[in-house]
Amino acid sequence: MSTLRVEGVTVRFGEVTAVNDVTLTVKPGVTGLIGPNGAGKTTLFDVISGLRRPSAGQVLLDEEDITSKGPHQRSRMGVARTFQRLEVFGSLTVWENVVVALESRRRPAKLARELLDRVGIAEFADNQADTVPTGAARLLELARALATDPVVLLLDEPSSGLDRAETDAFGELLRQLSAEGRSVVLVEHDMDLVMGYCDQVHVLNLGRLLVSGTPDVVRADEGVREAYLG
Ligand SMILES: Nc1ncnc2c1ncn2[C@@H]1O[C@H](COP(=O)(O)OP(=O)(O)OP(=O)(O)O)[C@@H](O)[C@H]1O
Repeated sequence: MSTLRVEGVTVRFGEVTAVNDVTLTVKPGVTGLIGPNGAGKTTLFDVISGLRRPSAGQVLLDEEDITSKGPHQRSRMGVARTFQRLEVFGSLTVWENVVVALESRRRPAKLARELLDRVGIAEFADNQADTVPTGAARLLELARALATDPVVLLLDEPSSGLDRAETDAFGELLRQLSAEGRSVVLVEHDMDLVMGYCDQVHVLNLGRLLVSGTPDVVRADEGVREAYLG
């Protein structure tokens, strides 16, 4: 089981401080990273996955400082990520997309079918990826991330495009993934998903960490209500 820690992370874009001295620990389980628009969630994901160097602070994976490692190195260490904007290969089939991800890790192509079953999109296996519904394309991103057998899984808005029943099935899948010892972190606007399935929630507002705690603690927090109401 892996523990990810962000320590004193600050990201500045000129005059804008997108992430302001954030320290938090992601333990095994399902973790929600929430906050109003512009709170710094995606920027913090960029820092954790290695796409952006912080202006200050560190990222630690199991006590190892990985701040200077690039995205590919982190991915090889087991940090996988999906994006808000879809990143699948549109001209390949759904099945081929997963095979490419498996082969990049020298894992057998025969696992692709199993992964598609697992995320619930086996019916689209032979369809060209850019023709499937958005919800299925997001699940394909998840299957591609799982193909790398990650220890930390960062999911950016994974439930958009899913209906209520699909979102609940997705929540159950998140629980299974965490039961396997993976740390799952989601940036998510669907509060039913966050409050229903996360073990721990971190709330960002204007780049700062407002509160960390269980869904009940976060729900009851006055500062969180104010941040969301305006
Ligand atoms: N590349 C960039 N250059 C300049 N400013 C940026 C850049 N990326 C983000 N920002 C700013 O940093 C702040 C945090 O943005 P970020 O996208 O991380 O927030 P977010 O919480 O993910 O928002 P949303 O929920 O809308 O996706 C915002 O004020 C945004 O305008």
